[in-house]
Amino acid sequence: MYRINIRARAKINISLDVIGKRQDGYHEVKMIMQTINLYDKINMKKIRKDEIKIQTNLAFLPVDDRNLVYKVVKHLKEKYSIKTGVFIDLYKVIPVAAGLAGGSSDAAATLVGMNRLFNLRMTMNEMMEIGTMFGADIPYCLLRGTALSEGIGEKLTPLKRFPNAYVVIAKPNINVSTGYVYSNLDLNDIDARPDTDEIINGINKGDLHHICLNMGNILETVTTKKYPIINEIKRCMMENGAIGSLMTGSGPSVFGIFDDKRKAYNLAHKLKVNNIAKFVYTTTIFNS
Ligand SMILES: C[C@@](CO)(OP(=O)(O)O)[C@H](O)COP(=O)(O)OP(=O)(O)OC[C@H]1O[C@@H](n2ccc(N)nc2=O)[C@H](O)[C@@H]1O
Ligand SMILES: Nc1ncnc2c1ncn2[C@@H]1O[C@H](COP(=O)(O)OP(=O)(O)O)[C@@H](O)[C@H]1O
Repeated sequence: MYRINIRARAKINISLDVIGKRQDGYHEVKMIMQTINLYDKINMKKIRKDEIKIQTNLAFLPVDDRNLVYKVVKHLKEKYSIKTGVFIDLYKVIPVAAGLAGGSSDAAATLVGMNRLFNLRMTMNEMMEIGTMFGADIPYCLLRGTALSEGIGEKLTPLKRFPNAYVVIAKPNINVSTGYVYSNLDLNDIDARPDTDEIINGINKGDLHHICLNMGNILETVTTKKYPIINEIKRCMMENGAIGSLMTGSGPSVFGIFDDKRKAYNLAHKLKVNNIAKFVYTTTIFNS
């Protein structure tokens, strides 16, 4: 039986700025996105019975129409009148609701997988359009690499490749939903914004220090007030050799950028043994 294996990679936000609020409640953003080598594994195959069957290693993750993978398969089965069933084994490594776009990346990988499995001949743009219906970050998860993301996340401009670096991801033991963070953002209460243009200059020059100096995420104004642990992790990262450290997306995960492998692993070990973060993972930048 023909099987498709896909890696659904996580992203980090090198910067996140909010320009304004739209009438439908969504926010206009300006963000620099970067894919990292932390990934879920998706294995797909056709099955005879006409059903959508998802199996996952995370007991608490729904496998019905609340799962983005299910939603994408259902949509495509209807759109292309596919009468064959689909079985998906979803092996989650990316922590859920962590600001790492795990669900969005699974959805993007499912679009790519269904395209191959059923030879649907969808173009990248078509897949991005469908992706936007299910989540603002899905178009970027299809594109991958280094990109400027605008609109609500669907306007993408690919950037030059990000300099190689080690990335430590640390998720504290708290849960914050994306909707909560955006709805509690007060655009009149922002005193520092990331310098997106300077970050792009840094990327163009391949200058990791210049990039890190200008990083920023204005959603931290919402989360750090409620959860001081986020700043604690950032401080720990910087005191242990990170060139820069920031909360990714709506959080609560924090990442640290390192140019030294030993420092990255030592810091990760420190976060683990001192029980500062629940999930700690050391990885690298992914350039497509
Ligand atoms: C914050 C970011 C940064 O990359 O990522 P995460 O923290 O989710 O990884 C994104 O903007 C999140 O994108 P994504 O998680 O796909 O958002 P969606 O599922 O479409 O929306 C969840 C909720 O967030 C709010 N939302 C999302 C995107 C946006 N540009 N403005 C918003 O106000 C809306 O209230 C929406 O109901
Ligand atoms: N395949 C999936 N993997 C993870 N979460 C999913 C998935 N499908 C739906 N979800 C739901 O989406 C929400 C956000 O998930 P996720 O993409 O991991 O986080 P974030 O938006 O912070 O990057 C969670 O509440 C989760 O229940």
